Amino acid sequence: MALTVNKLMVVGAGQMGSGIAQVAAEAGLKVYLNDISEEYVNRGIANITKILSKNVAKGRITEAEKDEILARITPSTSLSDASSCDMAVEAATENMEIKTQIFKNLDAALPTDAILASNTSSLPITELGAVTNRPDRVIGMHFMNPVPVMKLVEIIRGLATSDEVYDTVHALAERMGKVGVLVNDFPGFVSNRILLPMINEAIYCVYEGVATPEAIDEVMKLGMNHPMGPLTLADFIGLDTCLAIMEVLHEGLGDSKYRPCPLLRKYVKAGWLGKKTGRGFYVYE
Ligand SMILES: CC(=O)CC(=O)SCCNC(=O)CCNC(=O)[C@H](O)C(C)(C)COP(=O)(O)OP(=O)(O)OC[C@H]1O[C@@H](n2cnc3c(N)ncnc32)[C@H](O)[C@@H]1OP(=O)(O)O
Ligand SMILES: NC(=O)C1=CN([C@@H]2O[C@H](COP(=O)(O)OP(=O)(O)OC[C@H]3O[C@@H](n4cnc5c(N)ncnc54)[C@H](OP(=O)(O)O)[C@@H]3O)[C@@H](O)[C@H]2O)C=CC1
Repeated sequence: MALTVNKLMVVGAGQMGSGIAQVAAEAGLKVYLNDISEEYVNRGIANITKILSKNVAKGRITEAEKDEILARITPSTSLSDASSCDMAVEAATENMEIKTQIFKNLDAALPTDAILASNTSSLPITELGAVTNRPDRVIGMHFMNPVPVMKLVEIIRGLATSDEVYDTVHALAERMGKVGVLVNDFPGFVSNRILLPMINEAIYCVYEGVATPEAIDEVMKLGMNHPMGPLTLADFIGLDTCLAIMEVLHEGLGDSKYRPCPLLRKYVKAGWLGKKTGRGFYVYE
């Protein structure tokens, strides 16, 4: 049976965390948006405000509704704020050490029956569950970018995830206007097991001089009707996140077909992380 979630903590106020906080607040939940520093939380809230203001300008919501949504979001820089929450969704950097530490801290802070979800793109939910004292209440809730626009939430059951937790997260996704799709806990799940090798192959095409980034993107947009070419999409996701996902696929599935392209590694080492740093395969103003 599904439980009702009223108060949610979102950990990580980057592009995904701020999107998740927005759709949760739009669905009527009270939300703590948490990050390491106040500056990052404020940046996340500024992004949400910008998108809501656009929705006001488009006549989709009123100024008063915008204010009500924003009033449901409370900034947080302390995980102890989770003590009053029914659930937390972790959306911090795609790194197992960082996520493991957050899961341990959230496990200590949340009420014992609260649900602990991760928005990870690829990392093992079962392993995250195992560092807590509540593996039955740990689950993957994988939103797509940009969160307010994309319909899918991939729901990943760990080995120990209970039916009650799955039902609750599925119902919560629906309440947020999304469609939940159940998948099992394998590296990259379904979405990124299929998407990221395509992006990596597009990067190999640049690396091997098959064509320019612009030409590769045009081929996939005009030839396959993709809304964004794979290199524009890689820049949009973040090249650090793309590399982290390829590493998980490579190590987790043990097949050389998942080896990350050396050019992807080089860009990440250079700090060219895509749109978020102003430079990736393209330059952003
Ligand atoms: C890595 C992972 O783990 C998993 C992932 O998420 S992989 C990434 C999955 N996402 C994708 O594949 C996205 C592919 N791209 C697209 O679907 C589209 O290009 C797009 C939706 C991002 C933009 O659409 P577009 O038609 O090219 O541009 P545009 O007309 O400006 O935007 C369409 C709508 O999206 C909204 N939008 C665009 N970017 C947005 C953002 N970052 N945040 C919120 N809303 C956004 C716009 O405001 C616009 O809304 P309205 O229709 O209500 O006016
Ligand atoms: N980008 C995408 O398209 C998608 C990403 N995801 C997943 O969502 C997660 C977040 O990705 P995304 O939002 O793109 O990344 P961003 O880099 O935009 O945001 C990550 C945020 O987490 C913060 N953070 C790092 N460590 C901690 C911590 N210990 N406590 C609290 N916050 C922390 C970062 O702060 P700082 O800047 O200081 O490091 C940053 O603000 C990743 O797991 C990613 O794989 C899932 C779907 C799509």
